[in-house]
Amino acid sequence: MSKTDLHQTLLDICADMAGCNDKGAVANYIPELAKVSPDRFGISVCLADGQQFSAGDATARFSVQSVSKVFTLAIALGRYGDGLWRRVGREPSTHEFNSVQELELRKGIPPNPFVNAGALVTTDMILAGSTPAETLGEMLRFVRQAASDDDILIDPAVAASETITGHKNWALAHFLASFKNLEHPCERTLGVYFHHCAIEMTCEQLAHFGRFLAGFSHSPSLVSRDNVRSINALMMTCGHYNGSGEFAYRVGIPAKSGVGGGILAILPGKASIAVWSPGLNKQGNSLLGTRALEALSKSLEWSVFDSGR
Ligand SMILES: NC(=O)CC[C@H](N)C(=O)O
Repeated sequence: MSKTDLHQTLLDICADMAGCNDKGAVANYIPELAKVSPDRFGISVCLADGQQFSAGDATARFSVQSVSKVFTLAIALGRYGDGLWRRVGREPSTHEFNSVQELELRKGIPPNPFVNAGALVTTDMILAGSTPAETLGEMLRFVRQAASDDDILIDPAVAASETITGHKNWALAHFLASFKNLEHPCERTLGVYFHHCAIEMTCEQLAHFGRFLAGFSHSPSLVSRDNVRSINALMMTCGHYNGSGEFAYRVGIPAKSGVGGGILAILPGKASIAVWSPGLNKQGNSLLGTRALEALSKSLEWSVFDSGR
């Protein structure tokens, strides 16, 4: 398939998604996110040769939410290496992404860094020795460098909105503290977590960000090869919470979703893809984003499980 065909494929997918009646439900437990129209859809693909193709609302900013758990994991792995796994597991979860029950069953060790409790632990770890402002500054620097774009900011209204209504996250933080798996006061770790979830990016910026995970030679080298492999493995097995098996079956590409409706998908050596559609399925993953990635993966045989690759 030629590059112009790829662009046409993205345009076709965009048109197909616009025609879907069921666009999923926009997250409403964070009131600021409930304001976004479910009709928005954008997609952008970066290739190994440096070219980028986009369609739809690919330059509109959206709240990355749990896609930011990739940022915290990358920084925490770089700093702690295997020491990270003393406080968080690396197995798929069986409950919803903000389950208190699963944390209790696992005695305060979250199943993986991509469920909320796991990301609270990685956030708590990268907070060690710094102020919340310094930690968020480090995260933004990391994201901007990886995306080669300084125009990436936190939306304070989204962070404030979740601080007030994110009761399950408060419960998770207190649970972690009760199991002595949080080193900072709950409000300090949660403050950083709510703010990094509120980072806003466009599909074009997010696809650009993912280049180092796809191992492109032109991407900024910010993370070791071993850690890239670990992050991609976790994205494949845990990136869509208790919907990760279904996502692997349908799409077959390591990916991380967020309740803002964004998904970052990494096809090692080939493509870094970002898609955004704010309506979610029942596991809290973008309904049309998943459908679009399934269509793209099938038409280009981009699943890592495709025998023809
Ligand atoms: N799945 C998500 O994107 C969850 C992130 C959101 N900030 C929360 O903690 O609930």
